[in-house]
Amino acid sequence: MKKIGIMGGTFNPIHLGHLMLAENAYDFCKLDEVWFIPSADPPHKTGQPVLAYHHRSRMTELAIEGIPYFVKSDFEAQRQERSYTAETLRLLHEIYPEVEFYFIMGADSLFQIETWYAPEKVMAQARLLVAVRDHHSLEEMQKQIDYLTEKYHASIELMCMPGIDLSSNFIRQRTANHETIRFFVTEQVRDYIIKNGLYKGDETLDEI
Ligand SMILES: Nc1ncnc2c1ncn2[C@@H]1O[C@H](COP(=O)(O)OP(=O)(O)OP(=O)(O)O)[C@@H](O)[C@H]1O
Ligand SMILES: O=C(O)c1ccc[n+]([C@@H]2O[C@H](COP(=O)([O-])O)[C@@H](O)[C@H]2O)c1
Repeated sequence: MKKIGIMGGTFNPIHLGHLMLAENAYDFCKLDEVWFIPSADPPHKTGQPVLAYHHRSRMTELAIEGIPYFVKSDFEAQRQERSYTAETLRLLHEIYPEVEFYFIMGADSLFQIETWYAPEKVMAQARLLVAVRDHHSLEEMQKQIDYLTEKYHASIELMCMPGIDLSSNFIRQRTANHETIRFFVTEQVRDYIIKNGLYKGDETLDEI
């Protein structure tokens, strides 16, 4: 059975934290591929203006260029409605019945997952691969994993990797303040942000 990792995110923009997380998951679970699926209409960013999808999608493509097992997918952009993960996974299973899916996430998502649409369906349809993030301790994370495993019969693995204190918000703030973002995003993504004048407050935004 093929093992595919799903790296979902708003990717506004994609940064090295996302790439290290995906690479770690690929190696940790011996995945065949990792599919990067930018959220077309991110469920939890309601009310926040998010950079237009085509920019986020293109930066994702640029960030993973040349890595044969990383694939960018516009799967969620092909639907009109909000990008709910339970629905994405249902459709993926329908199209790829022979594939085992692993949903990759940081600790913040692990603690929020019960606020997602149909979390029981998310956890029934994919194994979760989780990395440390922010202030969450390993003990706290293990407790949450045990709780979700028991409640939803979920399969959740805590990956061993260093915490990477990076966020898209940090990149956006630095760009707006004319501070360097070199080495926080790939050179191609940095060039794209500069050439397109992104994150200066006047670019096209998708009102979510
Ligand atoms: N530095 C990081 N370490 C571990 N996981 C991360 C990191 N950055 C993002 N992730 C995970 O990647 C997924 C997508 O994140 P997202 O695209 O929202 O990035 P973000 O940096 O959290 O964005 P923002 O700062 O705009 O909230 C989430 O599951 C998130 O937990
Ligand atoms: O399905 C949901 O209700 C849901 C709510 C919040 C986040 N998600 C998914 O989790 C992934 C990370 O989301 P975010 O908001 O941290 O960029 C991305 O694939 C989202 O579609 C999904």
